[in-house]
Amino acid sequence: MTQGKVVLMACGSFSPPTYMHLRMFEIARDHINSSGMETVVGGIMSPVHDAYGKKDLVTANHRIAMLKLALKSSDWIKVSEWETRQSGWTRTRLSLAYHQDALNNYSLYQNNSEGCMSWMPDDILNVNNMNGLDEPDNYQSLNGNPPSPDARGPRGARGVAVRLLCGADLLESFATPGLWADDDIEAIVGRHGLVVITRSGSNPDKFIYDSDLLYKHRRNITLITNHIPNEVSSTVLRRLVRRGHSARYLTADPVLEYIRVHALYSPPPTHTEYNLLHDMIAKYDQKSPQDAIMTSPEEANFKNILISIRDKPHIVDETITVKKPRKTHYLLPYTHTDFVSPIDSKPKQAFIDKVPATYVPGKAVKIVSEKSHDEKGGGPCAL
Ligand SMILES: Nc1ncnc2c1ncn2[C@@H]1O[C@H](COP(=O)(O)OP(=O)(O)OP(=O)(O)O)[C@@H](O)[C@H]1O
Ligand SMILES: NC(=O)c1ccc[n+]([C@@H]2O[C@H](COP(=O)(O)O)[C@@H](O)[C@H]2O)c1
Repeated sequence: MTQGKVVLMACGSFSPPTYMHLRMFEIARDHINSSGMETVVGGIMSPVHDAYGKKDLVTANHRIAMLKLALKSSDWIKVSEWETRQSGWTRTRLSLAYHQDALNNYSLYQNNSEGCMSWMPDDILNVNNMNGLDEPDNYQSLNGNPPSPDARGPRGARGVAVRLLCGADLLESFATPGLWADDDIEAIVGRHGLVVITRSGSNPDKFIYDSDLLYKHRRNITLITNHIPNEVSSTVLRRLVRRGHSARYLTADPVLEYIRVHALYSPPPTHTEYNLLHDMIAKYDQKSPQDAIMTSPEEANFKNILISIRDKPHIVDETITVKKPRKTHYLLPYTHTDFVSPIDSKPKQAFIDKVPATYVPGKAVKIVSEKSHDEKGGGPCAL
């Protein structure tokens, strides 16, 4: 009897991918291959659709790009973009079924414009390799146990079974009310099979024992103890990035570089003075012919940070309070007050050194220093 062939498929957010996501595949392949019953011929990472809406889920384009960078070092794990290309979120059962079907009927899917088939394992692409594969009836199940009858179905003419590879936390999420339909669990475990990697704090063995459904299909569940536990997760990685700490050696360097270049997982921009000025200058630095430069008569009080102010007519009649710190370049809010008052259409730019979060660039302003506000002098001064 020849060995059954297995393709491992991991569904997840991968926002971002970590080394542990990749380790899962290596651990599972070693375990399955060394059982002598089956051979792993491919790995698929299937990132979830944006519509899944999980917190910190960056867009699929980013996640796919990061997965591809992470997988550059792998010669057998590939990314499937199929889920991300659907019109909405796809249940895992359907994703498994799609990939299984595409494997079974590669020649049909190959010409189908719907499919991006770059996830197809090389073994399958190399048709000659497939000639000697088992027919379904020759197949032995996971763990060396006889297969349950329903496990044979999707193995198909090519004798390849797609198994869901996951961490124990995903298995345990089967018990989350409303998250997984029983029918889906039945199909995933009964027809495809599960390969579960332990995670600290989880007890998948007991979880399976406690569930009638999972217990019934226990022969289709391969539980693998990860003897080198690694609790890196996307959450941990995002946290490090958010705090500006190093996340090196938790994922591939090119992934971190991608995160940096695209400013992913950063905290939402706070209205620090720097950010505000930066944004405003970027937005308003194109001069218009009507622009006039204004500055305070008391320049010593102002740090000459240029803000171009225009095109927001709705605040023309407002007076905007600008807070200014004493004795520091770092502009601590609410330590000192100056006034920026809108005037008519002429001046469009001003030099001031502090803009609070509430500030909105106006059509025109004048700057009144503290002194001038006290009517000791000052006033707008068009250059
Ligand atoms: N450290 C880990 N050990 C075992 N399995 C893991 C580990 N990290 C992730 N996985 C598994 O990887 C798969 C993909 O999950 P997912 O993308 O949600 O990863 P995650 O790192 O847990 O994400 P997040 O931290 O955002 O919840 C899941 O099956 C999950 O159980
Ligand atoms: N009913 C379902 O098919 C179902 C429910 C919850 C999560 N999932 C999948 O599990 C994967 C992991 O999700 P998390 O990132 O939330 O752990 C995702 O690919 C998601 O699509 C599937």
